[in-house]
Amino acid sequence: MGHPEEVDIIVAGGGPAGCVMAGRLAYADPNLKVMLIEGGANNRDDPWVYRPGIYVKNMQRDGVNDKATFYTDTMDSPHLRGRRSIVPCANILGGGSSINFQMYTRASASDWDDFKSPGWTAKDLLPLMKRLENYQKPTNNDTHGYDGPVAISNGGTITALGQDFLRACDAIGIPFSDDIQDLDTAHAAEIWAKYINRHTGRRSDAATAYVHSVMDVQTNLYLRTNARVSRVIFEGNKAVGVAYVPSRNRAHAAQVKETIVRARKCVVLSSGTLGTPQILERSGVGNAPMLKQLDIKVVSDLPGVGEQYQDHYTTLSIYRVSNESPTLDNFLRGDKDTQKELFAEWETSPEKARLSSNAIDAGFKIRPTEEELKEMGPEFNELWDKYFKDKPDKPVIVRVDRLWSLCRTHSLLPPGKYITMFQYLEYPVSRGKIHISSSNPYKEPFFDSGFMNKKADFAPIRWSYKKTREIARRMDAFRGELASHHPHFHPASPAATRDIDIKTAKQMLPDGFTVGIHMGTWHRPSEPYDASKVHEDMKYTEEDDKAIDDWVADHVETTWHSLGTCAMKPREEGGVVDARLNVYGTQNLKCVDLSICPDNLATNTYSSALLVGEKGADLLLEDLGLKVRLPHAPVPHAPIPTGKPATQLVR
Ligand SMILES: Cc1cc2nc3c(=O)[nH]c(=O)nc-3n(C[C@H](O)[C@H](O)[C@H](O)COP(=O)(O)OP(=O)(O)OC[C@H]3O[C@@H](n4cnc5c(N)ncnc54)[C@H](O)[C@@H]3O)c2cc1C
Repeated sequence: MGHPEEVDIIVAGGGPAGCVMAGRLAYADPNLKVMLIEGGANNRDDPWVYRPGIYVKNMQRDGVNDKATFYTDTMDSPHLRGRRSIVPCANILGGGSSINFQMYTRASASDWDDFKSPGWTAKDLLPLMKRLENYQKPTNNDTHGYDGPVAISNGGTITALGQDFLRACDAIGIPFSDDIQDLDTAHAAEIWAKYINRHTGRRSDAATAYVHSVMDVQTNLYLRTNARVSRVIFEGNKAVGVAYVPSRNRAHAAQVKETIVRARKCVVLSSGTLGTPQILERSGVGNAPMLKQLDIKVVSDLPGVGEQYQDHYTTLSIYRVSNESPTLDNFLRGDKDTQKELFAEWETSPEKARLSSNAIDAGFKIRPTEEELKEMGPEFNELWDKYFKDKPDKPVIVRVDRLWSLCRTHSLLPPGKYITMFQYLEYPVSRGKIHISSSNPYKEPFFDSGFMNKKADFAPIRWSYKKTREIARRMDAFRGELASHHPHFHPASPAATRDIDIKTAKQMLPDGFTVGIHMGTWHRPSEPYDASKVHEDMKYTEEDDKAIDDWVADHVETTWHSLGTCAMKPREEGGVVDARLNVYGTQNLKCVDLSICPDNLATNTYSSALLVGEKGADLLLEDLGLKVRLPHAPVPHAPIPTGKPATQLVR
């Protein structure tokens, strides 16, 4: 059966927020016709999506069924020492939730309060946070939910390295907690939960939870994939439909060939922080002078569209660990025996398999001490006084350890086992922007990530790098720093990185002729490491700090936590949507995804995207005189096991 040419609601973009919107609306009323249009492919039953441990493969740019779109800075950045940053965004049904690292984190309560929008305080949103969760860990607070469609657990395996990390955190004053996602804790470490169903071992992506579940039991949700929404169709300022094009322009002599679908009640844009502003601009909603230059008819003059782009900034530092450590390096390197073993394990008992984990076992949220603040310079201290001081629930840095090295590719790494310290800055003050360069939906936009364009962002990253080094050195498994993935300190500096010790190297390559050659500068041969003797922190000179800052400029990356380009704030302050997510100056048009965040959130952002979707669904259903139907449709592949009850059943 073909798709209808007219429906009630069109949702453009099938990321987490779009899936929640489409699924909740369609399930609320089987008479409501809802169409979800997604630029990427369908994720249903894709084994590269649902097996959690292989998510890095989905970031490969192989040209066939790419699951991400890669945005590269249009200009060299003077703040990154002439580099251009790259920000990959999801391009598949489920959006980021189909390819992300599956780390479960939630924003601090004050983050939502700081939106300063009626209906959006943490207190207002708490019932929705609970409604979306199927929390499968024990807990001692009342902020989690147990009957929702999105499963959260520790995954199949927690390794000894995670515990090693937590003990080392404690040694430098970061206490252990059993739940730092309680919306309040900002200085503690924990075993990090994951968007993985502990009963099936599968990833909890938003399409399976909200869309496939509804399509399995109802017929009023229409899904169109591999279709890119080019623009919203307006009659006057009222949105009455959308035009979309094939996601690749291989037909029609590369001309733009649009298909039009009409929407009787509302058009919802959920194409993500980098997708939604482009659709708005192509539709005539944005900065009027810029649109006129591109010959686009102006529907609503909103100069804020595409501005105030935000992310979290990460730097990855890689540490060697003992040969006995349970890392996944050989699996990722392509060692055939290891791959065979891990894939076989998944086939027989996915719920316990090593691949039913993201190999990210533990992490922390931290705030600096008074002493540490003194070393962080006037720019950051000014920000601290304004932004953090009176909000004790706001962490400055979140960090996790990963049981393998995450760099560009394993083929560039020496043999051995690694962990990656992956720390990210939660509230950068730097801002970027994205704008279309043409009305043609296939043309690359102008993109400026804005990374590090404010000096205040350097000090907290420098501080967090030092912290993670102190933790690594105190881990029993620690065997040195992979010098190529650390700042280039002067070789004579006491802070200079120290790579693998010769004893461990010999164990790793017993027949290697060159192990132990001492050439002075390539690496500093060292005695075997002994974490029990590490009691003092390293000292850094001004020159060392400069080396760290240069390294940050050279290597700081996206955390794929894009937000903020269609902010929910007053129109006269550059806002794009109001508190009901309606686009200013238009009718029947809402934006529902992370582009609406007026300020940053201290979290890996999947939970926030789901929450924005849940809130958007409530608002639109209210406009239509309807209500969310609970519980949501049964999630495919998420059976409640017979025998042992799931956490939600015992509560
Ligand atoms: C590699 C990666 C790792 C991440 N790791 C984590 C993690 O571990 N934990 C966590 O909490 N968060 C993580 N995130 C972030 C999280 O996944 C995102 O914040 C979240 O997916 C954002 O949801 P969204 O609905 O706003 O938009 P998106 O997820 O960006 O979805 C937008 C959707 O719209 C589609 N689209 C875009 N343009 C168009 C168009 N013109 N027409 C039709 N469709 C269009 C895209 O294909 C995409 O599917 C990660 C993200 C990525 C990419």
